[in-house]
Amino acid sequence: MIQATTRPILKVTNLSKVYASGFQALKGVNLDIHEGEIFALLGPNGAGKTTLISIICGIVTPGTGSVTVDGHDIARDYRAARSLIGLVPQELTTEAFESVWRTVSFSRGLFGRPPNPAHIEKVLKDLSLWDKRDNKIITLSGGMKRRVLIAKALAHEPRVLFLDEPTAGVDVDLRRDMWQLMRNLRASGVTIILTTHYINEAEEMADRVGVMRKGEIILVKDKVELMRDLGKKQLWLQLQKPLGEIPVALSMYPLELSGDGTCLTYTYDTHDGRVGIMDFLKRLGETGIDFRDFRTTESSLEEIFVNLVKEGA
Ligand SMILES: Nc1ncnc2c1ncn2[C@@H]1O[C@H](COP(=O)(O)OP(=O)(O)OP(=O)(O)O)[C@@H](O)[C@H]1O
Repeated sequence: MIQATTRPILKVTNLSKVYASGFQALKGVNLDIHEGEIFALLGPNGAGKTTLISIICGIVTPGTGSVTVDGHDIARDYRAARSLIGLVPQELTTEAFESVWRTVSFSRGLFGRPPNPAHIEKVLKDLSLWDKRDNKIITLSGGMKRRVLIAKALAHEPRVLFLDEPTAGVDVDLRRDMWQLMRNLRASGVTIILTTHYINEAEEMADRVGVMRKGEIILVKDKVELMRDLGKKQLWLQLQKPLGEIPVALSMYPLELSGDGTCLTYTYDTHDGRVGIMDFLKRLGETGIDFRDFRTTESSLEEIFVNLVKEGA
C-alpha cells in the first residue's frame, strides 16, 4: 500500500473569491493536500466547500491567490493542472441515452488522452460496471449511476480525485462499497479529497480533516490527533443512594447531578483525564459516596465538529 507522504500534491495559497453578487465566499484559504491521503472537508451549508473545489477544478473562476496541482498553476498552466484532477460531482445530468462504455471513454477524450480501452476496462471492472458496459445510463440504478460518475472521473487517470458528497442519499450497502472503493483508490496511489455532511464518513475514511466556516478553513488536523486533542470523555456513575446536591468537598470537579440525584457525570479532557479521574474517585470515596455502576463515553468527531462550528458563530 502506498502511504501518504508529506509532499503536497495540491497547494492552495491565500485563495479568496468574491462572487459577482458581491458575496465573499472564500477568505484567504490556505491548504496543502499530501500525496496519497484521504482528506475530508467538513463544514456547514454555505461554508464555501463547493466554491473551493469548483475553483480547483476550473468550474468557477478564481479570485485572488493561487492553486497548484503537482506544481502546475491552475490559471497559468490550466490543462496540465486539470488533467491531474478527477471530479466526481453529486449528480449525473447528461448522457442518459449513451452507453456506460461510451460515456466513460468520452470523458477520457475530453482531457486529450489517447484511447486506452484496457484502462477503461479496468476502471469498469473495479467499479463492478463491466457487465453493464453496454447498458444505457438511463437504465441503471441510482447506485450504478454513482459508480459511472466515478468511472468518468477516473477515465483520464487523474492523481487527485475530488468527491463531492459521495454517499449523499445512498443506502448503507452502497455506502460501504463506496468506502471500500475509496480505500482501494488510495492504495493505488490516488489522493482523495471528499466533502461530506456525514461526519461518520470522515471518521471512518479520512486521514486528515479540514473544517470550513464562513469562507475560512478554521482547522486542519490529523483525524486521530483531532479526536484526541479536542475529544472529551465522560465518566457516568450510578450512585447507591441519591444525592440532594453535589457535596462542597467535590465542588472543584466538573460534575453534573441528574434531576433525581442518582447519577453523577464527570466530564474531562482526554489529555489530562487519567490524573483527574483518579483524584476524583479517591475524593468521592472519602466523601462517603458509593456507586453501583459506572460507564465511560468518548466524544465522536460529530460532537467535536459541532463544537468547532458553533464556537464564534
Ligand atoms: N454563483 C454564486 N453567486 C453568488 N453567491 C454564491 C454563488 N455560488 C455560491 N454562492 C454563495 O457562496 C457561499 C458558499 O457556497 P458553497 O456552495 O461554496 O458552500 P458549501 O460549503 O459547498 O455549502 P453546501 O454544504 O450547502 O454545499 C454560499 O453563501 C452561497 O450562497
